[in-house]
Amino acid sequence: MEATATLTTLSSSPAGVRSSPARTTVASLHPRRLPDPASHLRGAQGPTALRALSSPFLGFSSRRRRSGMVVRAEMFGQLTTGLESAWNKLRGVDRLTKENIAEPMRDIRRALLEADVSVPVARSFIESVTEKAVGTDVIPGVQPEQQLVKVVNDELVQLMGGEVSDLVFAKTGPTVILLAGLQGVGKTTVCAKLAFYLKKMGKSCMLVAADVYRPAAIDQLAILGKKVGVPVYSEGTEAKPSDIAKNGLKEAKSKKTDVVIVDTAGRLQVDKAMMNELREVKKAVKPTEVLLVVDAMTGQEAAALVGAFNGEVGITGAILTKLDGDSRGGAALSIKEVSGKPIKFVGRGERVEDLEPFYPDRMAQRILGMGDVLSFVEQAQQVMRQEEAEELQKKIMSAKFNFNDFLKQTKAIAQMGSFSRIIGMIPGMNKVTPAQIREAEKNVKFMESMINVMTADEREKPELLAESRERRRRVAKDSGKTEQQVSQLVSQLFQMRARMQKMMAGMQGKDTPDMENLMESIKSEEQFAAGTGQPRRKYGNLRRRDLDRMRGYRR
Ligand SMILES: Nc1nc2c(ncn2[C@@H]2O[C@H](COP(=O)(O)OP(=O)(O)OP(=O)(O)O)[C@@H](O)[C@H]2O)c(=O)[nH]1
Repeated sequence: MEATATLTTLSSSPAGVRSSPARTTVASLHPRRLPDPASHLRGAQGPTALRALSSPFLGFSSRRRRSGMVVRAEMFGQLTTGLESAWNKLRGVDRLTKENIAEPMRDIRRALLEADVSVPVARSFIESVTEKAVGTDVIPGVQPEQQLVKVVNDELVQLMGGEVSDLVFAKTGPTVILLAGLQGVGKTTVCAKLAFYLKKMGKSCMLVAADVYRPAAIDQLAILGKKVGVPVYSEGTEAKPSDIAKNGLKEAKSKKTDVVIVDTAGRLQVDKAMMNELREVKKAVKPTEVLLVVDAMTGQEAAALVGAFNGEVGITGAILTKLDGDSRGGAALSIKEVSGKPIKFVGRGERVEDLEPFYPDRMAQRILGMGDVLSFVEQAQQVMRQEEAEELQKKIMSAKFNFNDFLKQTKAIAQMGSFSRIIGMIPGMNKVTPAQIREAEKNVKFMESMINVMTADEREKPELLAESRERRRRVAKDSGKTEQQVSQLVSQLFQMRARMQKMMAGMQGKDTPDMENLMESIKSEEQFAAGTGQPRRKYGNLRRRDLDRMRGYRR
């Protein structure tokens, strides 16, 4: 058996009971095999889900043996191998620290440089991965090396531009795509590939042969045009490229063609004449897209070239060809970072159908070859968020809600507006508006400053503050707030506890809670705590009623 990971199964375990570890393969971590996160809210599998995810080290090497599960892009083979050695160095650590990731980071840096990524790009990549990895919260059930895989993946996606960069089409008249590039990079082939791609999208196309220096290029375009079934406009080798382009566009307009693709001359190197000619063609047809075709085999040079062309003529993006070759991937990784321009398409072969939009996320996954680990970490993050929310809800209900929870919750509000989700989980209380969430977010800093100066004991047991004026005074002094504001914060916490308990009692049929009033008072307390309004009542000290409740004299 290929068992490489141990995972405590939960599906058959009663909530809260850990079943005996069952050996399973990494395949078990496929999202479909993970507990449905929403089931926590329905109380099905409950908080055991995360424990279920607590697997020891997942043997990354196993993926190689499992056929069909991981598609490794050969082009990135070396880079992938270099990264693997980084993960392997983290075996057995409990969390990612600056110290323990130093060595793996060196491996990643080396792997990037070997893939022909430029030194500055590799350096800034390492810096941001280090920063994010060290600051990452430990997710129960997820191994530190898996978390690092996720961080590296996310940073790779960002490095390559984040989002897919779609072709832009003209609002009226034909869309003009001007293609430029050095000789032999695959520009003429790209003309046909693009036409084929656009035809599949239902757009009519015309190719314009403006490469007048190489007669064979015109013939090649004519043949390719015929192959993909699109007309090719040409005036031979005597006319000026800018005139050919202008006339071609006129013809396309008269035929109501959707897209005109202009093939321009390639040179052996960037020269003044080439740039001038491109500028002229650009001026003549005002293209919607100016795409520079670059060869992936040229690595970081391709990235520098995109930058240079952009500086000289202004381009909208790049098309990276020959990704099927044995290039090392440096171009794909560096173009956006070096030039600021996105890769819009990649060519993966000589056939007209071998062109596809560039998806940074898919490319990153190809590089890492770890789609399974990534979706596992994402699922675990999701489960953790759900569990935290559920845990917090329980605390509120059981009147154990303390300042630590309060702080955690207010921070969560700032991050994701989860207050609405918690409230939303309670029947009849799903009316939190985005404006209320924004208001709550504004309060975070204000409350945090007071909670931050409380002692660990005070945070755990808000009663200490409720009973001691001295403590409240100290918190006020240390946080730069008034004693009254501290009292109000303490009072607010107890009011919240009491209301939740009352509501729970109501839900159990002892009383009928007034949901509207509850929402109103929570809202006004939030405003009040932000120091934006007048206090509703005068508090020299906490109210008797709150103290009684806290001590259990009142319900
Ligand atoms: N393997 C592979 N070969 C490609 C790809 N794109 C183009 N080629 C090949 O690269 C060679 C050059 O392609 P062309 O389209 O003629 O290049 P060009 O940039 O138009 O060249 P010039 O007209 O000389 O400027 C041809 O043999 C193509 O078949 C690709 O994505 N993968």
